[in-house]
Amino acid sequence: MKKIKALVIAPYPGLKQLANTLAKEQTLFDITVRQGDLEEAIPIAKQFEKEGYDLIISRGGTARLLREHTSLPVIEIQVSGYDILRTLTLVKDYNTGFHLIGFPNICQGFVSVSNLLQINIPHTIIHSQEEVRQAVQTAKAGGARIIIGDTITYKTAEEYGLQGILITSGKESLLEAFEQARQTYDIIENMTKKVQAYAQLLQRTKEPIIIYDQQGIIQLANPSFKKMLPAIDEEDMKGSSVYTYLPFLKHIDTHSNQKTEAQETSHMITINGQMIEVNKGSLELAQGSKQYYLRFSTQLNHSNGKHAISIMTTTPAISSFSQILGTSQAIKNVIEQGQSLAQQTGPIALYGENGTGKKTLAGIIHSSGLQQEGDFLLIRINHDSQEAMERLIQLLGNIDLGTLAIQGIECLAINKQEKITAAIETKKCQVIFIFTESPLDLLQKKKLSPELAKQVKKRQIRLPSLKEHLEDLNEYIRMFIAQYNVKFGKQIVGIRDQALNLLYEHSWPGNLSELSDVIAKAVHSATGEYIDQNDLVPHLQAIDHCGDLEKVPIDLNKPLAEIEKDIITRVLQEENMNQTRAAQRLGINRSTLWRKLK
Ligand SMILES: Nc1ncnc2c1ncn2[C@@H]1O[C@H](COP(=O)(O)OP(=O)(O)OP(=O)(O)O)[C@@H](O)[C@H]1O
Repeated sequence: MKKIKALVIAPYPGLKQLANTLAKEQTLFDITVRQGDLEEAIPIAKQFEKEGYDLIISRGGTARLLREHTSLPVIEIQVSGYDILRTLTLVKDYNTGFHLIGFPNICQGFVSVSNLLQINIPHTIIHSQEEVRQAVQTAKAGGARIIIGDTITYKTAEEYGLQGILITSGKESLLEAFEQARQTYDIIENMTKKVQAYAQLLQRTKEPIIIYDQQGIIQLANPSFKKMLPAIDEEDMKGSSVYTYLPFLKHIDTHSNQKTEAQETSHMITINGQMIEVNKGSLELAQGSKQYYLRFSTQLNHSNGKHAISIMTTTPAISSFSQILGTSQAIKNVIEQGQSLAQQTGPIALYGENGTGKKTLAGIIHSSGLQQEGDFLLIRINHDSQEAMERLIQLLGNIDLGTLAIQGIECLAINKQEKITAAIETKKCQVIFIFTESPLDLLQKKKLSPELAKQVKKRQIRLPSLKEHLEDLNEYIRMFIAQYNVKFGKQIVGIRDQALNLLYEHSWPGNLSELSDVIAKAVHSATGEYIDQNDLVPHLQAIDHCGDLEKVPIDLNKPLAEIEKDIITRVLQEENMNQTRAAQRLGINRSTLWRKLK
C-alpha cells in the first residue's frame, strides 16, 4: 500500500525532535521533519509540494500561515488539555506576574483547566498575529513578568524583556495530528478519485462546458469549449474572467432571477457568427458557495432539415435598398414597399417563388430598418412538431432586439401558429415571415392561422418571379459573372448573344438562385473571355433533364449510384430546382450535390 508522504514543519526545535522520534513508529506514513517558524516555513512547504508530498503537519501560527501559501492540506497540531496541564503544572508554584496570550481555543482550554486547578491566570484573547505585540505591551504595563503562549508570543515577550513560556506540544497532540492526517488523506483520496472521474467525463464530452464562480472567474473549461473558441489561448483562460470571452453573459447574469436559479435557463447567443443555444445552471457547493456552469448546444445550428428548426445568423450580403439590382417596374415596387415597411413596426410577410430573393430582402429590411442594432436571425421550420413551436417561442423569449426571419411557419398546425403569433405580439423585435405563396392563398387552403394572416395583411410584399421581369435578366447576369470571376479567379467579360438568348428562353423555375447557379457553373467551365452556348447548355440541360424525371418512380432495382441520382433529381424537382434547399434536405453540401448529378 502506498504510504502517505507527510511533511512535519516544527516551529521549535523540541517539536522537531519529538516528531522525528514518533515518525519511526508511523507505518502508514513516510514522514520528513523540518524546522521552520512562520515565514521560514513557506519555502520549505513549497519545495516539498513540488516533490509530490501529500500533506503538511504543523502548529499554531505557522500552520495557519502555510494554509495561505500551499495547496497541500495542512493539519494543525492542536494544543491539548495535557499540553495545558503540563504548562500549568510548571508555572503553578510561581505566584507572580503570569499572563496568557493566545487564540480563543488555547485561552478557553487554559481557563477551564486552570479553574479546575484553582489557579488564576489573567489572559488576553487574540484573533490574529498582528495583535500579539499590542497584547504583550498591555500585559507588561499591567505588571506581567512571564508571558505564556505560542511561539510568536514567546518570542515577542522576549523582545520586550519579559520571560516567555511556550506551551509545548506533547506526544498525544502529535499522535492526534497523525491520526487526523490519515483521516484527511483518506477523505481527500476518495474525493480525488471522484473528481478525477468527473473531470475525465467533462474532458471527453462533446458538449462544450465551462464552470465559473460568483465573481465570473473561470474554474474549468473542457476541451470542447476551448475548441468552440479556438482563438483563445488555453493558458490565458485559466483564472480569467468568463465575461472577457462571453460578453453576452453579463447581460444574462444581471437579469437572472435568483429564485429560478436552481433550474437551468436556456438562452440563444451568437458565437463566431453561429447561433448557439446555451443552458446556464448553478452548482451548490460547500459552505454556501456557488458556481455556475454553461452547457453549449452543438446540435441546433444544423440546417439539413433533420432538426425541428434550423437557425442561421447571417450578416446580410446586401444591406441597402440601393444595392438591389433591376430597373423594372416590378423591382421598383418591391424597393418602394420595402423602404416603407422597414420603418414600421409589426410583422411583415414576404412571399414569392423559390429563389426570388425573399431572404435577401428580409436582410435589407433588417439592415435599413428600426432593428438594425440587433442580430438578423434566419429560422427555418422544417416540419410540424411541438419541439419546433417550443423552440421558436423560447427563442422569441430571449430576443428583444433585431430581426427574426421565419420561413416555413405554414408547416405547423394552426394552433401552434396561433401560440407563436401570441408570443410575437409581446415582442419588440421585428418578425418577417417568408412564404412561397401569398398569405391569402395559404389562409384559403387552411394552412395559415387567420390571426397571423390578419397581422400581416397590411404589411406584405410579393417578390416577382424572374420570368415577370426578364428585362432585368441582363443586369443580373453581369453581376453574377462579376461575383463568380472573383470566386473562381476568372476574367470573363460578358456573354455571347446566342448564349444570352438561351437564358431568355429558359423558364427559370428556381428564379435568381437558379440563375446564380447556372452562371457559377458557366463561369467555372468557360475557357474563353465570353460565356458562350457551350458553357451553358450542359447546365441548362441538366436542369431540364431533371424535369423529365419528375414522374419517373424511384426504381430500387437500379444500381445504387443511379438510385441516388434519381433521388437527388426528385428532391431537386420538389424544391423547384433550388440546389441549396435540395442539398439541405438531403443533408449534403451543394458541391457534393453537383458532383453526384454529373
Ligand atoms: N436583389 C438582388 N440582387 C442580387 N442578387 C440577389 C438579389 N436578391 C437575391 N439575390 C440572390 O439570389 C439568390 C436567391 O436569393 P434568396 O436566397 O434571398 O431567395 P429566396 O427567395 O429567399 O430563396 P428560397 O425560396 O430558396 O428560400 C441568392 O443567391 C441571392 O444572393
